[in-house]
Amino acid sequence: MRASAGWAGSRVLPPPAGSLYNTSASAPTPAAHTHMAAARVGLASHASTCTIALPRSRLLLLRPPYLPRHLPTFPNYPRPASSSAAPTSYRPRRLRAMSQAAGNGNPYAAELAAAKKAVTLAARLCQAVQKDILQSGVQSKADKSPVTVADYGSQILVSLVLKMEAPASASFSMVAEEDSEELRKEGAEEILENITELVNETIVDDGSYSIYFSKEGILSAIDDGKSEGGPSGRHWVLDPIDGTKGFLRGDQYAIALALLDEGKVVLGVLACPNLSLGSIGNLNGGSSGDQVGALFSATIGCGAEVESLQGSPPEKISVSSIDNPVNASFFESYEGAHSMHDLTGSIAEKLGVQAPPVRIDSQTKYGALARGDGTIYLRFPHKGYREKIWDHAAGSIVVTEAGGVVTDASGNDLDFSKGRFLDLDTGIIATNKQLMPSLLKAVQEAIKEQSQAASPL
Ligand SMILES: Nc1ncnc2c1ncn2[C@@H]1O[C@H](COP(=O)(O)O)[C@@H](O)[C@H]1OP(=O)(O)O
Ligand SMILES: [Mg+2]
Repeated sequence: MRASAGWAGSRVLPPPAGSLYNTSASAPTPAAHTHMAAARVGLASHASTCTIALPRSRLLLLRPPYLPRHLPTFPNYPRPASSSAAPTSYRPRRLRAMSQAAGNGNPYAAELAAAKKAVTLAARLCQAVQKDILQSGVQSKADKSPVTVADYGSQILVSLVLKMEAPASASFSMVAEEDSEELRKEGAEEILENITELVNETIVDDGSYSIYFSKEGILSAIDDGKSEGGPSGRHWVLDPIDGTKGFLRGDQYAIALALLDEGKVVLGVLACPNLSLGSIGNLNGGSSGDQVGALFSATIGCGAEVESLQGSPPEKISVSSIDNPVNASFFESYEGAHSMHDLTGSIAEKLGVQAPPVRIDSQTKYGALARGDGTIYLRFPHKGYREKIWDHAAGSIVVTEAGGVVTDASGNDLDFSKGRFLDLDTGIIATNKQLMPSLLKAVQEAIKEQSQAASPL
């Protein structure tokens, strides 16, 4: 079911003159002060000869009147041009002050504020791209480059914000899905150009940061996500677009960001730009017509919250208290290739669940579960698939802090300390504490039956 792609906080663009990704238009030469400011901060200035693929309406956003407003007040950045070295001398005081005031004993208050800001900015970029994909009809073609642009763009923006907002002394490590290898190859010039433009446009439009990415800065920012994670130290964990299939269809997707501290997930945020702020429990994942754009967040020991992506006050959330499976409903992947629908159907039947599955893409399922839209989440990838930590880190803490339980098919907690992959038994399940024992029993019976059917001797 298609959710509305609208997002009241985003700017309204006129219909594009062509696709954002395959239309070539000559870029206006950036104003002299852009070059001056870029040079002053040590950034490579934007190449004046570049060809970018943006509709004219978007190009307008890069024109001179918009740039000086943000650039001149920050004198010398101490670090070099590449985005892998974000300036430390400039951090928006607003965000720091807000996070300190809202800290209330939350030891990760500053990180939480930064994480929310990061995924909100990334969501804005993703929404612009998704809107363009849907308007241009590109999603029906084999060309997946629009998703690529949004994927990389989202990762760059998250990396930028986290570095800007992190304490100056902290080292930066991020485990993220994308790296720059493909973009460095011959033939990828145009897509790199597009990413560079879109990222810079989003930053200018937001107005919080005076940084301008060169192409090398873009590549280097992407490679900030190459960390291996592990059991010690702090690592950000990012899926820049979780649920790319849903993103392309115009359905649900999420920007999922978590923080690992000594191998444990201590914080998670999930931006779900197409998720209704009202319950989707009875709508099979679609929008109820309510306002869309939800931002879930959780910090260890502090509970879970939801707010609108436009910035409404956060509200505490908790998982469903349904303890009779007859009244329960369950979430699973929209894509049959991502989770075995026959197995989940059999689990639900054994448990006594009456309602049909609610199938939606991405970690949005965790968010919806955490606020009680449904009672159970079942994920059983086909044999041989290895789960990555960025696909569950943020979602799982949102659910556990909302009072739920997330385990593998044997009832073990998920272990995020082993590097980029989760090392787990078969599948991932989540529900409330009351239902977990009977869910585990049903899961194990169904798995046993499935393997007996596969090898009857
Ligand atoms: N063959 C697969 N089996 C299970 N999950 C997959 C498979 N291929 C991709 N995924 C991942 O499943 C997640 C989406 O799950 P769901 O369908 O439940 O929303 C995404 O993170 C997606 O990866 P990616 O993020 O690279 O697209
Ligand atoms: Mg993913």
